[in-house]
Amino acid sequence: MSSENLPVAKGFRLALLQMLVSRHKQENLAHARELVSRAAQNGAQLVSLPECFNCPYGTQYFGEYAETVPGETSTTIAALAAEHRITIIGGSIPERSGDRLFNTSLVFGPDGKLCGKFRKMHLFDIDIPGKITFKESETLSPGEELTDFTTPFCKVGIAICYDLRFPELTRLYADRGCHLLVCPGAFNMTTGPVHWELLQRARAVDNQMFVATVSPARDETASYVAWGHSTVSSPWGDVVAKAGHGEEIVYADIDLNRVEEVRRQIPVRIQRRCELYHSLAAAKPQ
Ligand SMILES: NC(=O)CCC(=O)C(=O)O
Repeated sequence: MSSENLPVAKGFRLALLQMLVSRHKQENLAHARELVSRAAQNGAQLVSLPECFNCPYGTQYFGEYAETVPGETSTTIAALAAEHRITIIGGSIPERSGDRLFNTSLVFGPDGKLCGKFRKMHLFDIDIPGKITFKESETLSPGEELTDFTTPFCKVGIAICYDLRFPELTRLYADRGCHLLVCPGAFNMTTGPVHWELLQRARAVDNQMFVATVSPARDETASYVAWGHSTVSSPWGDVVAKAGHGEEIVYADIDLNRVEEVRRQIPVRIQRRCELYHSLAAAKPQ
């Protein structure tokens, strides 16, 4: 059965738009419009675009493509959310605020109003000699705030790409009552094959929540080649939907009963020994 014809289970339908991003902002916005409309027609109630969906991913592009909020991209996404009466997580865009740039995800509810704004908290600065060197902090500033929002289905937390490597962030969202983490992200051809799925399944099983990652489609001609493979992992830690590396919409019918079921069966959340961890952390090593 094609993933577009899945029956809708109890819960809601999530769509991850693994979109091919070009160098032309107008083309990207038009393409985002097409994909969102297709996902909405196929019954998606929560839709997410990938990291940097209006510009290629690369520090050389962020300044040129950056926009204020509200701006052209946010207005486009807000109108789409209202037109289809769905919630849209606008992947991320380079955001200009005063003299600083951020990697920012904007969320719009079915009324077209902004209901969340998350600025990437952990900037992607890595150096793997002969493979990949990337320094987001050359152009971007880090965000300082958590962003969760409430839908008629569940509370949803947002992280962006490299943020997934920091278990503390997802734990904070789980402790605030989120049952789903959505993480627009563009891993690469070096880290993607081993770390992309492993990290999201780890965050899902650690916190017994759904985790969804949304990548741009792979473009071998781009200066930064994205891994693709947008994925949904369940609170049990298994993969319930996964894309290849080309352009694709991934659909998942999220059954929220699964969160409570897994938490009841393996009650680690109430078995944590936080006081002990704090006193052990504070104690001097012998
Ligand atoms: N856009 C990013 O933050 C990329 C993160 C990444 O590839 C990783 O390995 O981490």
